[in-house]
Amino acid sequence: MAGKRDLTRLHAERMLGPDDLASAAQRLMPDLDGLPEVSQGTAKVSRERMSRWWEKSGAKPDLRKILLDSVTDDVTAYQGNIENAIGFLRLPIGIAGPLRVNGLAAKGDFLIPLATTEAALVASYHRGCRVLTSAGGCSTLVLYENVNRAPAFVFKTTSEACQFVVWAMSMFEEFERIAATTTSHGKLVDIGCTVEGNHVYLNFEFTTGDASGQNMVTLATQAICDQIMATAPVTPLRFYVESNLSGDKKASARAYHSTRGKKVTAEAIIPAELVAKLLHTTPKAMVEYWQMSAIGGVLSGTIGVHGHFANGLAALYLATGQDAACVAESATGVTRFEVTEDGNLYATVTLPGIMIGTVGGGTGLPSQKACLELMGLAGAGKARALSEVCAALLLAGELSIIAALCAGHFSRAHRKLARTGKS
Ligand SMILES: CC(C)(COP(=O)([O-])OP(=O)([O-])OC[C@H]1O[C@@H](n2cnc3c(N)ncnc32)[C@H](O)[C@@H]1OP(=O)([O-])[O-])[C@@H](O)C(=O)NCCC(=O)NCCSC(=O)C[C@@](C)(O)CC(=O)[O-]
Ligand SMILES: NC(=O)C1=CN([C@@H]2O[C@H](COP(=O)(O)OP(=O)(O)OC[C@H]3O[C@@H](n4cnc5c(N)ncnc54)[C@H](OP(=O)(O)O)[C@@H]3O)[C@@H](O)[C@H]2O)C=CC1
Repeated sequence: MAGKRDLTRLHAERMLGPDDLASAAQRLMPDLDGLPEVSQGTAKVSRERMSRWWEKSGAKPDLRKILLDSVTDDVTAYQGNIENAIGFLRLPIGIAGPLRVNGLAAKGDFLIPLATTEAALVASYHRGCRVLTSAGGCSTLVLYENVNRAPAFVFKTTSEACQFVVWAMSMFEEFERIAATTTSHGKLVDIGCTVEGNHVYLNFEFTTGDASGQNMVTLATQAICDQIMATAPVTPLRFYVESNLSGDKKASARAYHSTRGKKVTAEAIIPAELVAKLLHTTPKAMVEYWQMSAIGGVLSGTIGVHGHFANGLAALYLATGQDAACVAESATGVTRFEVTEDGNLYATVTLPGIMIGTVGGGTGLPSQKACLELMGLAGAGKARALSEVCAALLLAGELSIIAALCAGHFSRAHRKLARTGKS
C-alpha cells in the first residue's frame, strides 16, 4: 500500500507530468523581464500615475479599459486606502430587506446592500429579512465594545518583567493622557497584562467612537510604547507594538471569549405559520437541524456554533467599506433556535466581537459611502446602529440557511440560482 509520502509524490507527478518534475522549480519562477517595474512606490493615487503604469506594462488595452478607464470616480478619493494603485474591481451589489430592526441603536426598516459573487446568498438573506420583518422585526443590542492592541516587551529576567508590570499597571492615567494626544475619538479604557517568562504582553483596550478603530489603536499604542521606552524604571530590551495577542484578523479562542469590536446580539420569535409559509418547514424541524448542526460544529472544532456568519459579514463588509480581512475574527459566535411553549420559533445570534464602523477606513469611499447612505447609516453616530443591523442580518441568514437545509432545499437553490444562464 502506498504511504502518505508516495501519494503526495504521485499527486505531484500527476499535476506536473513526470518529465516536468526536474524543471518545475525553474518553471515556477516568473519571467521578471516581461514585468513592468512598479516604480510608483507611492500611496499617491492619481489617474495620471495609474495610466503611467498601464502604458509601461504592455498589458492588453482591454484590461486597462475594464480595470481603469471604465471607472469614472474621482480617483484621488482613494488616496489613503491603497498603494501602487492601477485600477478598480467591480463587484455586484444585491439588496436584502427591508429588515425591521427594533434595536437599542437601530430602529426602523433597513435596506441592506450585499456585495458578493456567490449565487443564492442575497436570495437567502433577503428571505430571512422577509421572515423577520413579517414577524414584526428582531430585537438587537450592542452588549459591549472595545478594540485592543497588545504590545509586547522583552526583559532580561522574569523578575524585571514583574517589576515592569507593577509599574505599568500604576500608569493608567498617564497612558490614557498619551493616547488622547493621538486621537480625539479614541479613548483608552483598560489595561491588562500577561507575563510569560521574561516577556510581558500588555493589552490596551480602547473605545473608538464610530470608527472600527484598528488604525486608531495602533497609533495610540505606539505613542504609549514610545513613552514607556523613555520612562519605564526597568527599560525593556526591546518591544513590538503588536505581539499577535490582540487577535487582530485571526480566528481565535480569544476572539470568541472576549470582545474585539462590538459584542452584539439579535433575537426574534417567528410564528409557526410564517415558518411554514416563507421557510417551508416547522419550528420543530428547524430546532432538530440546529441541534444536529451544533454537534457537527463541535465535532469539527469550529469556534462557536453557527451556520454562515462569514457570508453576511463578508458581503456587508465589502459593500460598506469595512476591512474584509476582519471577517476572520468577527465570524465567531453562537446561533440558537428553540421551540417556544406555544410552538413558535425562538431564534437568536450573539457575536462576541464584530469589527465595524461608519467612519474611517474604507467607509468614506464613493460606492461604500453610498451603500452606507442607502442604509441611512453613514457617518458619525451610526456605528452601534450598523452593528445591530449587522447582527439582525446574520440572524436572517441563519434562519434562511437552516430552513433550506432542514427542508432539503439547499442544493436545489444553489443549482437553480448558480447555474441558470451559464453554459
Ligand atoms: C434560495 C432560497 C431563498 C429560495 O427560497 P424559497 O423559499 O424556495 O423561495 P420562495 O420562492 O418560496 O420565496 C420565499 C422568499 O424568499 C426570497 N427569495 C426567494 N428566491 C429569491 C431570489 N431568487 N432572489 C431574491 N429573493 C428570493 C423572497 O423573499 C421570497 O419571498 P417573496 O419576496 O417572493 O414574497 C432558499 O432556498 C435559500 O435560502 N437557500 C439557502 C441558500 C443559502 O443560504 N446559501 C448560503 C450560501 S452556502 C455557503 O456559503 C456554504 C455553507 C454556508 O453552506 C457552508 C456550510 O454550511 O457548512
Ligand atoms: N494600522 C493597523 O494596525 C491596522 C489598520 N487597519 C486599517 O485601519 C483602518 C480602520 O482603522 P480606523 O482607526 O477605524 O480608521 P482611520 O485610521 O481612518 O481612523 C478613523 C479616523 O476618523 C476620525 N473620526 C472622525 N469622526 C469620528 C467619529 N465620530 N468616531 C471615530 N473616529 C472619527 C478619527 O479622528 P481622531 O482619531 O482624530 O479622533 C480618525 O482620524 C482600515 O482601513 C483597516 O484596513 C486594519 C488593521 C490593522
